[in-house]
This record gives sequence, C-alpha cells and structure tokens, in this order.
Amino acid sequence: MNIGIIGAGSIATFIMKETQQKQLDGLQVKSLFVRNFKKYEQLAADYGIQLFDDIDQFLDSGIDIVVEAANVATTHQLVPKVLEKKEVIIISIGALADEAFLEQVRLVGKKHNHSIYLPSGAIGGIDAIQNANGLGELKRVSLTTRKPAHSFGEDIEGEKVIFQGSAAEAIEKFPKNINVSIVLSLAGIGVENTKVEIIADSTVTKNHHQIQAEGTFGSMTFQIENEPMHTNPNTSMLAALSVLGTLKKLQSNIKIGL
Ligand SMILES: NC(=O)C1=CN([C@@H]2O[C@H](COP(=O)(O)OP(=O)(O)OC[C@H]3O[C@@H](n4cnc5c(N)ncnc54)[C@H](OP(=O)(O)O)[C@@H]3O)[C@@H](O)[C@H]2O)C=CC1
Ligand SMILES: O=C([O-])CC(=O)C(=O)O
Repeated sequence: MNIGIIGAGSIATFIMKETQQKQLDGLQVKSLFVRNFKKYEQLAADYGIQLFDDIDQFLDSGIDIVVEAANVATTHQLVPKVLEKKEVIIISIGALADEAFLEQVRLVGKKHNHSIYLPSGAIGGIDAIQNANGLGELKRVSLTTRKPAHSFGEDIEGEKVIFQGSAAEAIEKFPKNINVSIVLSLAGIGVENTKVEIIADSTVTKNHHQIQAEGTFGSMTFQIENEPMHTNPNTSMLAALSVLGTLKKLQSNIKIGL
C-alpha cells in the first residue's frame, strides 16, 4: 500500500521510520505534502520520499491512501479535496468536532466512495464506548487528561486544573492536546455531552488519560500513561502507533475489535 502523508512532524516521521525499518506488510510511504518545501527537503531525501507542496500533484503521485498528520486547521482546509480522490486517515480528529464539517466530510466521502478512518489515537476503550452507545444507552462519559505542565506552557509547581467543560470547548481551547476527546465523543455521546477535565502537572513526565463511562451496559474505566514523543511532547507515542495500527488493520483480512 502506497501512503501519502500530509505534514512532516513527529507522527509523520515516526511512520516514515517504522515503515522503512520494519517493512510492515508492504506498507510504504511514497509521498509527503508540506507547506514549507525547503524545510523538509532533507528529511524527504533521507527517507527517499517524494516531497510536494502542490496538493493536486501529491494526490496524483501514485498513492493509495492519505494520512493526515498536520493539525486541525489543515484538516479543515484539505481533507474535503483529498476525499474526492483518496481514502483518508485523520489523526487531527479535533477538526470533526465541527458538526457542519463532519457532515461535509461524510457526504464528500460517500459521493466519491472513499472512507474516512479515525484511529483511536492516544487512548483506548473506543470499541467499548461505541458498542455501549450504538446498541444500548450510554449515560455518562468523561475524560480526565493530565500532562506535564510545560506541554501547556504552564510555569507552575504542582498541579493546576486548566480546563473543565465539554469536549467541544476543550478542542477549541487546546487543539494540539485534546484530539482524544473528540474521537471519544464521536464514538459515544457527542461533543457537547462528553465532559473533559485537563490538568497541567509539573510532577508528571507522561501523558495520562482516564476515561470513565456509565450506561445500560454497566460501567468502565480506562486509564493510560503514555510515553510522550521526544520530538513533540504534546503528542503521545501511542497516537503515532495507532495510525500504523489502522494501516495494518486495513491490510489484514482478520479484523479484530470490529
Ligand atoms: N488523535 C489523537 O489521539 C492525537 C492527535 N494528535 C494530533 O496529530 C497531529 C500531528 O501531530 P504531530 O506529528 O505531533 O505534530 P507536529 O507539530 O510534530 O507536526 C505537524 C506537521 O504538520 C505540518 N503542517 C502544518 N500545517 C500544514 C499545512 N497547512 N500543510 C502541510 N503540512 C502542515 C507542520 O509543518 P510546519 O513545519 O510547516 O509547521 C509539521 O510538519 C496534530 O494535530 C496533533 O494535535 C496528536 C496526538 C494524539
Ligand atoms: O497525545 C496525546 O496524549 C493526546 C493529544 O495530544 C491529543 O489528543 O491531541
């Protein structure tokens, strides 16, 4: 499968490196789309990948699927156009908190018969939330995220609750830190009903997420302490692994957790 990636930061570089080093079932990154050609020329050359700053040329470069690994604003800007030609994996899932945009993306994808894949990112338990909601009644879902204070630019000692509110408000305020709340909302009870608390903590070194949910199925707690990526401590390594996981699942004819 030939992959084209939008963005060339931590997640994109991780995917380029892993697919090259481990030769994962014929997954190969063929093309990269960036906004700053000069900045990424050497990186693309190092991995033997074609670099583009023209989206049409990128989409026509012999790729089978596009991975968005840039940011929420770029997802808004480029994904509808991408879907006219290719399937897409979106990791800046925060973009889909906007219901009108979500509907636009759904309709364009449907019209052109291209799917939109949303990896579970830096959390887990999405399968349970989705099943509990789809066939039963999910009553309450909350997410508590605790990250090193410097991830939020907070110069504090100890901990500080920096946000409490809905997932919709959380992603508006922290588009680089709380995409996980939107995949959780889309699987569950929506961006207005999913409650989010964000804590900046100078005493932790990992990115912690805790999901709590209750419904007719019973109740669940999911908790994870993620290793931050060295190149971008806002982003957990599991987020990059989840994109690779989605690509691998697409390749396999045994689908686990569907
Ligand atoms: N769903 C989830 O669980 C998670 C989602 N994320 C999200 O994943 C995304 C990628 O994360 P990460 O790799 O750490 O981010 P980085 O900041 O390391 O990299 C982002 C890359 O996108 C590029 N970019 C920005 N704007 C554009 C544009 N208009 N066109 C093309 N490229 C562009 C940047 O280039 P430039 O140098 O030009 O700025 C940079 O190369 C982020 O939105 C992040 O918030 C992260 C963790 C978890
Ligand atoms: O990587 C993480 O731990 C979470 C994150 O940044 C996001 O959801 O945007």
